[in-house]
Amino acid sequence: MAMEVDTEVDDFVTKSQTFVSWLGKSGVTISDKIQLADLRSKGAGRGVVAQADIVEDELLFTVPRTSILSPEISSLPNDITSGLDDPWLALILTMVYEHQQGGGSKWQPYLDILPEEFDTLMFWDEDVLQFLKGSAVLSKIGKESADESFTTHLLPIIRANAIAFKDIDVSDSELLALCHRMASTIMAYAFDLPSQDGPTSEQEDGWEVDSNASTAATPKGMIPLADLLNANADLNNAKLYHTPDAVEMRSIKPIAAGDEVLNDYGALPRADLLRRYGYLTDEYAKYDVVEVAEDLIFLPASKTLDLSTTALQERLDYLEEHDVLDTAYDIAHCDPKDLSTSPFPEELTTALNTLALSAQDFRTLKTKSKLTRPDPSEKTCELLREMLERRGGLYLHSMTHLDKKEIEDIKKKHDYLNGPFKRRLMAFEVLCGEKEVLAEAQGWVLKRSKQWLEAGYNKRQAEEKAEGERKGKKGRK
Ligand SMILES: C[S@@+](CC[C@H](N)C(=O)[O-])C[C@H]1O[C@@H](n2cnc3c(N)ncnc32)[C@H](O)[C@@H]1O
Repeated sequence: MAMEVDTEVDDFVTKSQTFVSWLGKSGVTISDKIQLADLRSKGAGRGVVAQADIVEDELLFTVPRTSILSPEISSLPNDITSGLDDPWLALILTMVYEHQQGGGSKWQPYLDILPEEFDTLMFWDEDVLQFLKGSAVLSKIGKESADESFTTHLLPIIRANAIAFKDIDVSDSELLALCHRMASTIMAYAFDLPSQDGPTSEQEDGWEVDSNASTAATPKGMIPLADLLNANADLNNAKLYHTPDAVEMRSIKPIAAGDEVLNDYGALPRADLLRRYGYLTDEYAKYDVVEVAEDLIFLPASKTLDLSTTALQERLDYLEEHDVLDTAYDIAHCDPKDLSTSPFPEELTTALNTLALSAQDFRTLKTKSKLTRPDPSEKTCELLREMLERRGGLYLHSMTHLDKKEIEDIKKKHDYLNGPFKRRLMAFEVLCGEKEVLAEAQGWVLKRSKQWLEAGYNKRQAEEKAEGERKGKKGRK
């Protein structure tokens, strides 16, 4: 596998070439139909590109298990990591250790191509983060808790094992910064590793890592080359499979020569993509959501409905018993003209429908131990409308949003990929996406409310007609 070089040789290219020859020496076998590519011109760093047409289920490369950078394979003595039962912390410590070994680390050419700087939210200054005001992602960055966790669990181990960590001669804050760098690398690059117990009987040939099965306790490792695949929403065309001794990257659909080989990072809203990976593409816009916290929902709804605190609590307890309550709910994209696809999760509409019931109807529901249907009632539509209004008010710039063309023009004008406004523009896109979700949900509620009004009108008309006919019959007698 040669590195595709179409620019003058620079440090980036030299490191890529050294990495590719290291892969060969490390037992990584690579199809000659793919190549590591320099994708800096499109703001995507390194990536893997097809050099020839690839059919479905073709083996693209194999990485032996011994080349995976993990606490298990690293030469970091086991007794140093044994006290850490969190796989993330164990891998961060292992990465710091291997980084400290310099040329003595068997992964040095690999470590050399990993990023030192990130566009992930963890590294944004407070004043730039403010451009995301209103998005729930701001509460998920977790810088303080990471600082505390590294300071409590990792720094003492590194200090206590000075020889193993090559007498690391830096201040605590520099060491903390190194831990953050490794943590962010892991967040964007690491894979879940299957347990060494092997695949279950019906999965003999190798098993795929099910990202949905990932938990905080799942062992993690850095898989050279596999982690150089970029991703673009559902355009993924390759997938990683584990066998007892190696991992294999295989195509999952035909890939034409010249196309990028893409992995799957998940159906992430752009706010989360920015938080974990530090980049955006339009293809992820369809996954954007607006998260609404419970405190914007139930208490304000009870006020609109004139429910007493006791009545509200009784209904929330009932909903809790039936597993309907959550601390926050995601509103998703919808077609405001099509009422068959609701932007609201069923749990939310069920909960609001329950709050909106009369005391008598709630008692009946409770006696039957049932839940209401998730289709929002007329009253619930009003509650949803008010909730959306409150949620929209949390954003930086009220509810207005720009259309796609205006965003494209701003991106062009400000050199989106390299300019100083890159992060602000990304924040801007995230907020525009979330506001679009809100605007669609508002349109949907409006249409549903109109439908209720029409249904009420038609019902009244029918009742009046029936009444008229009844009176007419009486008069004729
Ligand atoms: C697993 S790494 C992929 C390899 C990476 N491009 C590199 O040069 O090291 C994930 C990172 O690649 C970048 N990336 C992945 N997919 C991308 C895309 N479609 N567009 C731009 N950047 C992308 C992001 O910086 C992300 O954090």
